[in-house]
Amino acid sequence: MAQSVLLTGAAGRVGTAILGGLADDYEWRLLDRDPPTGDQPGEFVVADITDDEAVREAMEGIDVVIHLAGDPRPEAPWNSVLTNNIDGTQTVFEAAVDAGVETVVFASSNHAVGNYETEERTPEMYRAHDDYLLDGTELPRPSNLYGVSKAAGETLGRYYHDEYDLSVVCVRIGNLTEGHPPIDYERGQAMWLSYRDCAHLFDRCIQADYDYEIVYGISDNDRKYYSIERARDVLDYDPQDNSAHYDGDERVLEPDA
Ligand SMILES: NC(=O)C1=CN([C@@H]2O[C@H](COP(=O)(O)OP(=O)(O)OC[C@H]3O[C@@H](n4cnc5c(N)ncnc54)[C@H](O)[C@@H]3O)[C@@H](O)[C@H]2O)C=CC1
Ligand SMILES: O=C1O[C@H](COP(=O)(O)O)[C@@H](O)[C@H](O)[C@H]1O
Repeated sequence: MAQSVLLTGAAGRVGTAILGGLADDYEWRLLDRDPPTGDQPGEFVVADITDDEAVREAMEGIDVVIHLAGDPRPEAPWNSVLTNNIDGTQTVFEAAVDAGVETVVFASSNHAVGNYETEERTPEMYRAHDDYLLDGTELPRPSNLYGVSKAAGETLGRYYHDEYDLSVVCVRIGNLTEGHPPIDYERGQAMWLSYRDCAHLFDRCIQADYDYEIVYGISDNDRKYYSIERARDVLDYDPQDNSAHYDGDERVLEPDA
């Protein structure tokens, strides 16, 4: 029988990319505070992740949680990230443990480590010839309060793994953009995550065995300053896309070129 997966923040961009690739592969329960706009591949729960009772109900019978819901804005104010990203994430982890969920996949962000991009290192570190690489073992260095909230989510995951043996992977997602890498934006090209690589990466997060992991969620970009080796080793992540294969919005090289 297919695994049952609860996807929070299902109505957003990352949720759309995941469901675009994996709609038929799992028993989905989708949760978002915004109601669905079209047909959905499973039951849709309209709820806020800070609503403890609703989250506990949504967790019943679930094997894996992909937790995306939250305020994704790098400029989000403290009151919003405190409520949606920190309190909401704690509610999700606590309910997952109490419901006997095996695995939680947490959507972290490049902004949890954004302040490694110092004036001295940039823009060179965004370029293919530069060998500066973050690999997920470094401490957080958030670039804004949103990044602080993502570092807090990673730490909540560490706690719920160590204390309750929950399998947890935190995916520091780069820049998810549909169809082609960001244009005229070197940083975004270095951390591009294509929609199909996004679906494949989260599929591997559902399937793989691990204890507690932090991985980077980007495509196999020539320019990368985030290592994807841990995601390859632990999750068997095998991305197909590379921002260097594009000229603006046009693909100029095939995936295996
Ligand atoms: N899109 C990207 O490139 C990146 C996204 N992320 C993270 O991935 C996750 C998803 O991001 P996107 O899909 O881009 O954002 P989005 O704004 O498109 O989707 C987020 C969804 O979560 C829902 N939501 C927000 N707060 C909620 C709450 N309190 N209760 C229930 N639902 C709530 C919203 O209604 C929305 O549908 C976020 O946690 C974000 O921080 C991290 C790095 C990069
Ligand atoms: O965490 C996130 O990161 C991406 C990329 O950051 P940016 O500063 O280069 O735009 C951002 O687009 C997304 O909204 C955010 O959730």
